[in-house]
Amino acid sequence: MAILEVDGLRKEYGDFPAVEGSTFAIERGEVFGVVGPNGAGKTTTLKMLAGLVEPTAGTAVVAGREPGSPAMQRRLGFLPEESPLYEEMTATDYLEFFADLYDVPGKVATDRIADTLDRLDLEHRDRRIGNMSKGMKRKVAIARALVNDPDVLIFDEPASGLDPLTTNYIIEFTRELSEQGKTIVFSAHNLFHVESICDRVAVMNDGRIIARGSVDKIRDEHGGTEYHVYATKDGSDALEDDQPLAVEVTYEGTGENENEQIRHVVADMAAVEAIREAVEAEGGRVTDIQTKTPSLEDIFLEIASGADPDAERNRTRKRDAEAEP
Ligand SMILES: Nc1ncnc2c1ncn2[C@@H]1O[C@H](COP(=O)(O)OP(=O)(O)OP(=O)(O)O)[C@@H](O)[C@H]1O
Repeated sequence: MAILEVDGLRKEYGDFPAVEGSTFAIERGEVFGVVGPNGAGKTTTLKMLAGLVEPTAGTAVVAGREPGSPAMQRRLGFLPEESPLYEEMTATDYLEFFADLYDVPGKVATDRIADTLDRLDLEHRDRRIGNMSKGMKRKVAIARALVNDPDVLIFDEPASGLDPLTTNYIIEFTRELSEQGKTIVFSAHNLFHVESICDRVAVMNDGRIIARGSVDKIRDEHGGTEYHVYATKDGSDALEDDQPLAVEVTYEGTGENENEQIRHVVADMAAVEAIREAVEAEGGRVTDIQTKTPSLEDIFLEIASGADPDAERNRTRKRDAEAEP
């Protein structure tokens, strides 16, 4: 059953629509990524889920409760994009202060905070927060989001602006939280991280969700895996109705050693085989076959730029359909 349900969620600032009617559901234990360029509406969406921004229209239900209600707040951990911390306090004092606000009993709070900071590998816990590095401060902010042991975590850009080592640490830590059964919604610019830990993603652009689902599903819908077949002859005539996505002449080597190669870009292994047979029937040979799987980043750039990456493939599929009796 979904632990988080969003239906037609919309936010207007004046007459500017920052989020234009988002609908999605997140299952318990899922890691759900919200990705998109600057200004896409990610933070506004997450803040509506956390009850910090009132929607103009639509509904959100988190852990069976309305965002912002005290019962929901007890089950939620929110990490804002920029988290002002109390600079004069030490990390431990600061986290104990927040645990107290959530009525976490003293001994439970002390053990939980120590355990979280151990797992986050935070050193110098008694250093004044104002004197901590950016990465250390981010770890303290993450520990604050966990102080009430919530089931649902909403992390806005958890690793933004951190060095690669700290970023990896935080991404791994997020994965561990998910393995412990927490439901995690997080936004990110770095699509590699999203791809590496998310079960599903919503891709946002200009306030709208423009793609949604598992990274594999989005990949299938927006291009899928391509096979690049390099051969000494053009075998594309063999495909007839199932045309290749592209046929190009390429060259390898230089001068007298330069070889002309025909690169056939096709969508499935059956087409690879058909090309191979056609090339060999012409007395040529296949010299290389490469598999190209687009990354979430490639797909995102195509969707967000408004290009229609499906155009070629749709044409091929349409031809297939027309060819059927
Ligand atoms: N309080 C506000 N008043 C007016 N406009 C706002 C407000 N908050 C956000 N916006 C606008 O709404 C749009 C979406 O902003 P939002 O912060 O949700 O985007 P984002 O995807 O999180 O961007 P970023 O990746 O840069 O953090 C932007 O055009 C932003 O300027």
